[in-house]
Amino acid sequence: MTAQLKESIRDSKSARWFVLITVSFLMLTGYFFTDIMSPLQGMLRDQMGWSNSSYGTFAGSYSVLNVFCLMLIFGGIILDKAGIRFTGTFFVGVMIFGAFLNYYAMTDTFNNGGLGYEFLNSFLTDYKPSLKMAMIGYALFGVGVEIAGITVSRIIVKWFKGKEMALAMGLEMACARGGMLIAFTASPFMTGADKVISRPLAFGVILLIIGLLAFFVHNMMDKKLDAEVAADETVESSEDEFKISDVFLLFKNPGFLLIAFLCVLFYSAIFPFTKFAPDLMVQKYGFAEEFSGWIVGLLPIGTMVLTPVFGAFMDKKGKSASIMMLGSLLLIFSHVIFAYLPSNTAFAFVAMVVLGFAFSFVPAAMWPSVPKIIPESRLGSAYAMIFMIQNVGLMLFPMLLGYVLDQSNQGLAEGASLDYTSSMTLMVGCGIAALVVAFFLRVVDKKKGYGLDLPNIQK
Ligand SMILES: C[C@H](NC(=O)[C@@H](N)CCCCN)C(=O)O
Repeated sequence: MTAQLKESIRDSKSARWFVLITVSFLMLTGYFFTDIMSPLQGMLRDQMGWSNSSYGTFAGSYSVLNVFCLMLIFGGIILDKAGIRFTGTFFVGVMIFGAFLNYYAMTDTFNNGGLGYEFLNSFLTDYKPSLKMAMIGYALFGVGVEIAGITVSRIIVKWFKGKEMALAMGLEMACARGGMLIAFTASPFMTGADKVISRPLAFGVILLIIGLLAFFVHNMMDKKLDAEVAADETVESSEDEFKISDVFLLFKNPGFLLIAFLCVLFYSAIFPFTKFAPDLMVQKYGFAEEFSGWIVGLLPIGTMVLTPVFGAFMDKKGKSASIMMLGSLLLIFSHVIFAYLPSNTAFAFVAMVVLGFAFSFVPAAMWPSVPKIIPESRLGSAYAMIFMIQNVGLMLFPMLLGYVLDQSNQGLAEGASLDYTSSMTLMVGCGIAALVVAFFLRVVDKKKGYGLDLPNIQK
């Protein structure tokens, strides 16, 4: 049963916004590392001998453990059973360990025969040991950062439910996008004049450790809140006993299924795209490698401003279901420009800005809609299931994009630019499917009365 806490630390504005700062910073560090390699695709091709398919396989490895080992389901269950502090701390640790292996894969130490090199060189010899080691690291990192993300969503609900929840989620996402922005813009420069790929990764690992320290600060606040709740006998527990069968109940809920489908389709046209976007800027629009990250950086810059603004709008005015449709429409518009319009700099700017609007509308509307569909006691598992379904797309689409890119550019003359039309057509397809699902979500919302179009703030 949902508890209405009175006069607790979460009723102190400064306390709950301070908690938000700590967890948002953690997510910034996680998103920074997620995209740290994205602007380095060209360097990975030249220095490490990674093909576009290899690069896509690396990018997709982020989700391999999440999908095949059902890590996000376990993460959600652990979160519901063991609580926020344990789950967050443990999986941030996993994230740091994975990031370290990813860094190690790029070092001379490893590539000159360091620990694990011979073993990784002894099978599947078409794939470089650096690729295999980076994939192991990135897969572990993916488990850690995704479960940390689920935990953070749960933390925000715990502190902000019935208050400025969409605004808080919007601000947290804005910080996370700040991490993406730093990755796109700074990562190529961090490699230095001698273009050492491992340098930005080392910085990323250090930043993650600082993120863990920020999470420890959150833990102290969380402990205080739990102590207050335990001491307040008038407050009913918000933690109904978790049952594994609850996970199956989620699949009987049409609202949940539609949100999960929208999530996988929409995000498959965003995160996998950002992995290739800096190279698209170089190949299609002729930008210099260092500058390409700045164009792609327009995407997180736009979302950093717009996500909290739209979040605040939906807190007060609602309209989330309609806004998810609008966001999906803008997604299609943007990818059509990238896929089919001529390689004009102005088009690249416009498409990126439009994508920024799409990438602000849908997340700002979608994540705060989940608690309207699912009871709080099942939220950890619900976010976990949504993230897991989303991870299928995050795994397959980078692989597909890289594969299609290699296939559609076979026999390319030396020095000629890669043609991204076929790869981007995949992204347009995702956008169209997302729009159809968003439409059905709105229909089901009207029928079932979830209240997705109603304001989030309870008067
Ligand atoms: C909140 C939401 N997060 C996710 O969708 C994560 N499952 C994916 C994180 C990928 C990190 N680059 C979001 O960022 O909108």
